[in-house]
Amino acid sequence: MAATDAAALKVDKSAKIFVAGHRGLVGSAVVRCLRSAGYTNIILRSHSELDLTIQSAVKTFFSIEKPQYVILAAAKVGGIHANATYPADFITINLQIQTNVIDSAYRYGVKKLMFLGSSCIYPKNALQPISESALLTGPLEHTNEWYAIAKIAGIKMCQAYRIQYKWDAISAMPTNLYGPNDNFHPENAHVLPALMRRFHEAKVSGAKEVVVWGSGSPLREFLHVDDLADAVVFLLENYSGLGHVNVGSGKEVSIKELAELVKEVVGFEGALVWDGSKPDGTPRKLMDNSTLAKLGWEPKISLRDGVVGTYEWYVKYTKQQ
Ligand SMILES: NC(=O)C1=CN([C@@H]2O[C@H](COP(=O)(O)OP(=O)(O)OC[C@H]3O[C@@H](n4cnc5c(N)ncnc54)[C@H](OP(=O)(O)O)[C@@H]3O)[C@@H](O)[C@H]2O)C=CC1
Ligand SMILES: C[C@H]1O[C@H](OP(=O)(O)OP(=O)(O)OC[C@H]2O[C@@H](n3cnc4c(=O)[nH]c(N)nc43)[C@H](O)[C@@H]2O)[C@@H](O)[C@@H](O)C1=O
Repeated sequence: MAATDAAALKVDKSAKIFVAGHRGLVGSAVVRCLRSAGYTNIILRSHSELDLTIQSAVKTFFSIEKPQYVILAAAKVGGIHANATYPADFITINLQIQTNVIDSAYRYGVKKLMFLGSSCIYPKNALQPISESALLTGPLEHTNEWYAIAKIAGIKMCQAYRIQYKWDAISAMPTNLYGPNDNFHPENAHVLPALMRRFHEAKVSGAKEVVVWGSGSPLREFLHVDDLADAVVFLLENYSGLGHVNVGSGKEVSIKELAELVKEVVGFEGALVWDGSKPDGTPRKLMDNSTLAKLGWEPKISLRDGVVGTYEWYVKYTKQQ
């Protein structure tokens, strides 16, 4: 099917859409976005209601509910420390979830599925900005290679089902995300929520300094999760193709610049202390987002505005103060 075949791609607003992982950062934003776009028949299951690593439970769910569309935002996710510390969990849980959901979605008549990967699928030293064609052209960053291998398997599984069964499975590769409902765990979270919490707690306790990991020199591209969710719905409605599609902001900052920004937004006035014993990870990870731009989508939320909004959300909704 051509990406421009608008009639074939049309998604009925009353179509039954299963958003897997709806309590997480991405899933919750996708549900907000679908609702505001007028979708009325969204089905949701929490982890405790449906463990997606259990094949029989997933099969039963799909056989009874028969959703027409699936957005797969359930996964084992974490920052550099979590990825490096729990490699068995990251490879096994992700392979289980995605294999169960993709296979059952196909077998029980889902019309279209969107799989979410991550920019860490690309080689550590990929040419920047990283185009979709860089996949499998070089060695991965070691701190997250197990997670990346699982995500690469997910992309390949979608492609294999497309080729063999002519089934509409597509994949989006988001860059580093942040926003409401993020994971603010001190060690296992990604850098932006981890620093937001650390600066906030230091401001509240009157601490003089805050420790930040690594050298501060790695470059990262950050995208607000509401922009990502908008792109997910856009791709659901406008794209059907074999290739995975990068989703980023196109703007990169160093971890040092990010730390300074979050510090300023939170209002912490003490010093930053860099812990060089912690890993830097990939030196640079800016994606080439021209495939999505050519389809007609672009991000709207600046990093500063996004950080301000996320901090307002953090102060209002979290109890770690
Ligand atoms: N956050 C980021 O920076 C990025 C995320 N992505 C991708 O986006 C997707 C979503 O990530 P994100 O929203 O950040 O992750 P979160 O950890 O915020 O959310 C993941 C969700 O999946 C659920 N889940 C985990 N395991 C299971 C399970 N066995 N059965 C059912 N549900 C389960 C979680 O429920 P519970 O919490 O109850 O376990 C949670 O609701 C992932 O595929 C990730 O790779 C891609 C690039 C960057
Ligand atoms: C989305 C992406 O997320 C992960 O890759 P990552 O981009 O390296 O993610 P990160 O957010 O954890 O770190 C970014 C940088 O920031 C530095 N850093 C400073 N201080 C803290 C800190 O306090 N916490 C964390 N986590 N990092 C910190 C840290 O040392 C590193 O240099 C992968 O899991 C990968 O699988 C993936 O997909």
